[in-house]
Amino acid sequence: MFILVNLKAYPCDPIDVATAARDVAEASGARIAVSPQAADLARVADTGVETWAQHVSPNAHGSHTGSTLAEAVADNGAAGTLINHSEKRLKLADIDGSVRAAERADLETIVCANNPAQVGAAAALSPDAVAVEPPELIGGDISVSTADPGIVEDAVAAADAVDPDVDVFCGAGVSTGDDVTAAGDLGASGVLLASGVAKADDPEAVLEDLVSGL
Ligand SMILES: O=C[C@H](O)COP(=O)(O)O
Repeated sequence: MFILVNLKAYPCDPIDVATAARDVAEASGARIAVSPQAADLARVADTGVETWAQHVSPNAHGSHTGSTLAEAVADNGAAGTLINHSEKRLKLADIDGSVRAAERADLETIVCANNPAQVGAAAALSPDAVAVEPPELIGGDISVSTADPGIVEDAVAAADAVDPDVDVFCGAGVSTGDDVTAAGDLGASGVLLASGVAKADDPEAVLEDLVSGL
């Protein structure tokens, strides 16, 4: 199971979380990555933790003010990128463009989706993975794997029907090792989480619990 911690725009110290994630990954052998704000990518990558961007733009080099170039993200230490999110919604054509931009920069890709139908559409664009996240459960205390296990199973089936090579992650409310185990039992290859770590008083303790069942 891959554990990807999205720091969103939370007021946590990205280096503290990155250092904790690096240490827990090294001690446990689990794959853990941190996705900070774009401006923090290089500093986070310098800790040695696997680092992901939260977004890349669909465009290449050129006259595109305000864009987040996939090439720049890669040059600043990112190994992969999230694309689309309930909090950063893109049009289908732009999701396609961002996946292609990430491929050009050798970035791994996870496209987020709100439901199994969107998972199927995203899988058709051949990212490395899709992540199903019910918007109403994001930032809450109840894990998607407990509150709505059927949506994870349906997302796995939807992706498999379109492209069996596309992995499925789940997210929303994930904060414990039991949540990670439950997600794996439902067919997920990883979890995408944010508030459980970014808002924790002791992120390292939460991360240790998250990998405890792996
Ligand atoms: O990108 C992460 C997801 O939106 C999940 O957020 P959450 O763990 O705070 O529910």
